[in-house]
Amino acid sequence: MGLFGKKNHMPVEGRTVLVTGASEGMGRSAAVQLAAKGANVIIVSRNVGRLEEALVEVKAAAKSSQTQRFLYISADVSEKDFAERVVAEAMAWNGGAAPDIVWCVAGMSTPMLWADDGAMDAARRNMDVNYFGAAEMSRAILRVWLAPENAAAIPNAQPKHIIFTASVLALFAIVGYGPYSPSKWALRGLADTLAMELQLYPDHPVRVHVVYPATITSPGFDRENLTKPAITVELEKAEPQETPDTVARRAIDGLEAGHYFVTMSFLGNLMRCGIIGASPRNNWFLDTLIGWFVPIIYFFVLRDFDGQVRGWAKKHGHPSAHAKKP
Ligand SMILES: NC(=O)C1=CN([C@@H]2O[C@H](COP(=O)(O)OP(=O)(O)OC[C@H]3O[C@@H](n4cnc5c(N)ncnc54)[C@H](OP(=O)(O)O)[C@@H]3O)[C@@H](O)[C@H]2O)C=CC1
Ligand SMILES: CCCCCCCCCCCCCCCC(=O)[C@@H](N)CO
Repeated sequence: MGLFGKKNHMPVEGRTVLVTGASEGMGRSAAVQLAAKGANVIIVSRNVGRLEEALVEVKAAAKSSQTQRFLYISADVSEKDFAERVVAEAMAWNGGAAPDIVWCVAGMSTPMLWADDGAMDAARRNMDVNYFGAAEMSRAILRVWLAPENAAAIPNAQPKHIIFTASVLALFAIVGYGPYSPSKWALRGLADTLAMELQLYPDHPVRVHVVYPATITSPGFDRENLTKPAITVELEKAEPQETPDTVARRAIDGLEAGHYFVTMSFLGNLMRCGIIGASPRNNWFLDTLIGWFVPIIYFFVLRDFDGQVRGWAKKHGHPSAHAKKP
């Protein structure tokens, strides 16, 4: 902490960070940026070719190539019990020590209308990757971090961090994301549970966070656009698109600022305060105050959005006539 500087609540220099979904998109940008800040980085995804390419980029960004170490592990986060193996491999490589920070970024999206063919299969797949992928990872690492023998060696030790990646759609849901949004809302439910539960372990400091990006211009975004209903494309224009590098940078800024829910835009912040409920606040006074006013904004936003949806139906007729095929 400098004289006028803000405290960095998530220093990474010399620590080991594991990032899932880090071969492409925001996860890859985050891995690169964390390496540039001096972290040892482990990247996880399925495709070995892309992992190898990403690891070259991550290594090249290292702050000190002499001391920092990098590894990739291929794993499918939708597979039951995948995470125990990933954590074991990471620890074996790391001289028996667990990663200090785990960021679950791996995710996918298959937007479609709920009545479209295949929406239920898509919903199960989205839940397996987005929710269970992160849930299993968090549980595998927490079981190591929270074990009695792994109590912090010194008082006020740097906390560990478990980070989930949701979406602003977990704060405000729109037409066409039925298979996807619930998997991201579920992450919020788990994070709130853990935020309270982790206080059972005062000698094992761990912080939980949820990151809420809006549209990221990533390879995944190109894939999801193959099935995205046209009305969804229209409505989501309300939030500007950002590059993976920008989103990763803003997410890391929020984590360093010590935020629990990390929102990265003006509207994202309003949406967060609008749904804050009993979730921990980043700033108790401001978040609560803003949260009182958001319903007034939603009165107009919902009138506008619902109006656009009804207008669409009027102009284009029954959705089955223009549904995209996955
Ligand atoms: N793009 C967007 O507009 C938004 C995205 N998000 C969320 O942000 C995160 C990053 O998104 P984005 O940058 O678009 O990511 P991409 O879709 O571009 O990349 C996804 C990454 O996750 C990996 N991955 C996908 N499925 C699995 C799996 N089953 N097991 C292991 N790894 C997997 C991919 O590698 P591989 O294929 O090799 O496994 C890749 O590295 C995701 O959680 C996404 O849901 C949130 C808001 C907006
Ligand atoms: C009070 C606040 C006003 C609210 C204004 C509403 C703006 C809504 C815009 C929704 C943007 C959706 C981005 C989708 C990101 C995503 O997660 C997918 N691309 C992944 O599949």
